[in-house]
Amino acid sequence: MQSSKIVTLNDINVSFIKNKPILQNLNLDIFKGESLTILGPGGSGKSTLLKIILGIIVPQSGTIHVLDKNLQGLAHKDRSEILKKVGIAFQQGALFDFMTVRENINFAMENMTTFTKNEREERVLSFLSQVNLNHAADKLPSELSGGMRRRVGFIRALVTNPELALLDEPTAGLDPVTTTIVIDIIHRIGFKIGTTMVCVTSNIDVAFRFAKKVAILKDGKIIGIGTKEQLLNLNDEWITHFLTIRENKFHADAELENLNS
Ligand SMILES: Nc1ncnc2c1ncn2[C@@H]1O[C@H](COP(=O)(O)OP(=O)(O)OP(=O)(O)O)[C@@H](O)[C@H]1O
Repeated sequence: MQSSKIVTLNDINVSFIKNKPILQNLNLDIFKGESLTILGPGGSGKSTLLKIILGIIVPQSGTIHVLDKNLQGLAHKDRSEILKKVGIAFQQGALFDFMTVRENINFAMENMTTFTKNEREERVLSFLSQVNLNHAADKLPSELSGGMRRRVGFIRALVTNPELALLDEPTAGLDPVTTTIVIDIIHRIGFKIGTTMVCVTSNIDVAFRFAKKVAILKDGKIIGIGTKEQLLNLNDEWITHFLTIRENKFHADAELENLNS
């Protein structure tokens, strides 16, 4: 049985400059409860796609349904209500520098939920403990490492129990070990609260570690969607090259080493 859709993008076209399309005839369905990665090289339109789902960018044409509502037909107030059910973690955590960790997380709940003050306080501590950051509640973001700030950013995105979480390059700039830890933490919390999770990244390892289902974005078009095996089975030259590029590099490096030895 097909599960219900939480986001439907239909025939979306976006361009910032005439005759220079950023998203082209883009169609995408995101299903309730799934994890999906949107993978593409830098400049392929990943962040623009997230901003379309959030209504931050209005496309020249096409329709956007989020949580069963046509975003374009909604009054500002009704759109805000929908977006309260969406958790967002942008690159670098995007925390308010002048607020402590506790205040940053509480701020999201104050604005997006009806949790009582006591519930909010409890949630701040329980979510922070899930990412081993209880000790950081009263610190400012500037006192945290990059990985810690990122974890706080995820907590802030997920503490409101969103139906949909959008994560923009969640591990950019982190080392491989921290990357693995951060993705596992996101999964653990997201799975617990049953959130549909969408991650955009240009990193192939991150893409498939985050989700089995990956949509490949190239020049503003989704050119393939599925598991790694399904994507490779499309026999699309560009996709195959893109997904195996590091393996090719690995072989090239090995050959180079042989030549040098
Ligand atoms: N507000 C804007 N005005 C003009 N051009 C824009 C705007 N936003 C994005 N672009 C351009 O649209 C293209 C896609 O940008 P976008 O940020 O969506 O790509 P991306 O895949 O997220 O890139 P990256 O992985 O490097 O973050 C880029 O060429 C970018 O310069």
